[in-house]
Amino acid sequence: MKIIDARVIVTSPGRNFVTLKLITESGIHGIGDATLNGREMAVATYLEEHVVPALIGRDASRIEDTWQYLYRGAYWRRGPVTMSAISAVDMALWDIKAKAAGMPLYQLLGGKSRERVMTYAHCTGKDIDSCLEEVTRHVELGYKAVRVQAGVPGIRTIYGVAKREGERYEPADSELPAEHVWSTEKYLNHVPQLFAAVRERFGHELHLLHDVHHRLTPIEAARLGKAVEPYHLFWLEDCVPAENQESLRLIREHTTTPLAIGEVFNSIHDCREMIQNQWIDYIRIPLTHGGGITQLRRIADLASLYHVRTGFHGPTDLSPVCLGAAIHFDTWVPNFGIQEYMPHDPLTDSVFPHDYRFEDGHFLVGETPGHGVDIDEEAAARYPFKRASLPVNRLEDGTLWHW
Ligand SMILES: O=C(O)C(=O)C[C@H](O)[C@H](O)CO
Ligand SMILES: [Mg+2]
Repeated sequence: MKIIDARVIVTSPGRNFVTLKLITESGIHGIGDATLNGREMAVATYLEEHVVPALIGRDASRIEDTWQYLYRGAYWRRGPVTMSAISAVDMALWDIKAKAAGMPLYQLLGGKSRERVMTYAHCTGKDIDSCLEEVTRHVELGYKAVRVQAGVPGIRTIYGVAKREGERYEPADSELPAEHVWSTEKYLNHVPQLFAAVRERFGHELHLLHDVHHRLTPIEAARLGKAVEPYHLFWLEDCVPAENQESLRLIREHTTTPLAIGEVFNSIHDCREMIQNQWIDYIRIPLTHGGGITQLRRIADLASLYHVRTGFHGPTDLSPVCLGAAIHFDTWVPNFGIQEYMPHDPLTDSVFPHDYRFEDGHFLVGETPGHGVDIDEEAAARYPFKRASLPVNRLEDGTLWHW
């Protein structure tokens, strides 16, 4: 089944997305998400200039060979731009193969390991009280797991919290990077109080998660992990930047708080050491940045040997195509942990019709052949790209820090 056409669709319904559509001679098409927040046009250009021309005429059924062709054949391997492009091709090819087989993608992967997929919501607030209100709201919506992020006294703008109450949170909120100021000390002194308040109000059933967003040193992360042990979090995420995978060992040696990491990784080599040494508990590399289904299956299989579970990244800056394919993967993967869920803007959903359903804190996978998501190209054309950048972070003394 030859690929006869390929389109890179850049659209901005609510925010920027990059989608790859592959069309085969049989008329079956498949789509993949190639969105890299703040670097969308880098991926779109990589696809248009260096990938799509080489795909035309290739056999769409040869998913593994195409993956190797784009990975090994690129010479310049890995990195978020290259791997987002490969991921989109891979997602589209699996979509095509499942459609050609007349089955939903989870069947092609090996069938259901569970009836539904547990998700976690984002509960954020400018202070602890408004955060507790958000937790109440999401518990009423049926969530069994919530990520809790609150403003910190003395820090003007912080990751995860919308600038204005009730607004949707979007980190890429300006054409050029906004500059935020960060204080580790103020943050470390405040977070344990947040979780004490949540446990006090909601008891110990509810799964609680927290995203440190790469900002601590290993020993600071160890301090935080120990400080929140009484509140037994489901996970503490991205405690440290992880180019040095051994940082996780130091944290692990000090705390029983489960550790999650990986949303900025794009290769099995970014996490092999930390998985094999059991320094982490959840791996978060999403299908869109980690090489698609083909590489994430390898990562999940490696993780399963070391008691590590999946916890896919699922922000609004990964498209419904990624979320749809992820729900199929989550339905199949034996070492499933949890699926992040930030509901997309209704405008986004209007461009990406899908068959997955949210119910009582869980996703239910659809039965449509393929990954169950499509793109309405006519609607997509109505939303032109608008450059948007992620912020940068500085310490109070001006040192450029991790955002
Ligand atoms: O959803 C999360 O856990 C994030 O850390 C969100 C990221 O800041 C976001 O995807 C960056 O574009
Ligand atoms: Mg995160």
